[in-house]
Amino acid sequence: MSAAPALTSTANCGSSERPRANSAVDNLRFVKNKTVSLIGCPFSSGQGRPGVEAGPNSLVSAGLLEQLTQLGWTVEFTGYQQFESIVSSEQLAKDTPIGKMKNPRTVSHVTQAVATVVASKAKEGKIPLTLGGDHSLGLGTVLGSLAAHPDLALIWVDAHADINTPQTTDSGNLHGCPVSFLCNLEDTQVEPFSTWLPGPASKFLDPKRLVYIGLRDVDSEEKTILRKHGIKAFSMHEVDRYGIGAVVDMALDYINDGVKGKRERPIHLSFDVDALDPSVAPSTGTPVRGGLSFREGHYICEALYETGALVAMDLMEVNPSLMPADAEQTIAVGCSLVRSAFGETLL
Ligand SMILES: NC(=[NH2+])NCCC[C@H](N)C(=O)O
Ligand SMILES: [Mn+2]
Ligand SMILES: [Mn+2]
Repeated sequence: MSAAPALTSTANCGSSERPRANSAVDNLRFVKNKTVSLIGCPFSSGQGRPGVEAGPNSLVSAGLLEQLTQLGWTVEFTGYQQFESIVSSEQLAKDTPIGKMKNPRTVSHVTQAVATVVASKAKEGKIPLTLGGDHSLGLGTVLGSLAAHPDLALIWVDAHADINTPQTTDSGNLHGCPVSFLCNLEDTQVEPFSTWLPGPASKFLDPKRLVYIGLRDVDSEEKTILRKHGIKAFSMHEVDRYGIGAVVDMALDYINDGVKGKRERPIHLSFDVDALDPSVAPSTGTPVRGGLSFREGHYICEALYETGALVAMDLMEVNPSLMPADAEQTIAVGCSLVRSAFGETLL
């Protein structure tokens, strides 16, 4: 099937005809010299389905670096070797569960390494763009951002809340748990993570600085945690009710002390591609129907860019080996979400 010509600029990741970049790029308040540091994490040990480790390479091969360059960014990319060396197959075989947690030592090592890289790039005034890999990596990316921007807010766009604790997780997959560790919730001070995670009260994420968008598959104990900590969440129900424009406005007001129109706090965007409806992004490990439309997903990215306060982005859970006939579509959507967050506009 060949795509209609009118669709190619969004459907074809490698197209050279790009809409122009938003001039708001010059307003990015926390970023120096329009430099993005691309961090590719070919990592899959936070969940059970092989293939998600190929996500970063698929996005890079589809031309993501060139696309960011065309938007006026200086792109820094040093390759994947820094994380590959950490995960050897012998090591993985020895990484027996601790309690319910699967591959705990591997996830702990890799997230710690990711946190270090993200922190150093962010402190240099660059925007770290982390490509996953599974969403357990979000523990590392957000802690890294917090090291550089202590008053950071986190916008977690996902079908899932990923806030299980080592006690509440059913699957034992750590990609369902990063947010509980990030917020230093009950039962997360466990080995091996406790050997390196920041001590109480220092540089964990305040649950009041967290907003979810797109939720629709939240485990019952996760619902209890969200309620107990008063965490702000816009599920698909709220997206349906208010529309994505109002939801993003409310999310941005909320993280800016509830002040309407205030857009000052630095923002880390962690985007799980499964937030999108499976008809839009089918190649992912835990698809859930009833998700964000193509435009709703892109709108979030465009609106966050417009704040001038975006300091980091993650794009996670692209798994090209699932629904392989549709992998190209998922990869193309991943690239275009990133472009929207880095200033691509429709006009
Ligand atoms: N990053 C993801 N895709 N997470 C899916 C998590 C699913 C489920 N809540 C679990 O804890 O296992
Ligand atoms: Mn998810
Ligand atoms: Mn997720």
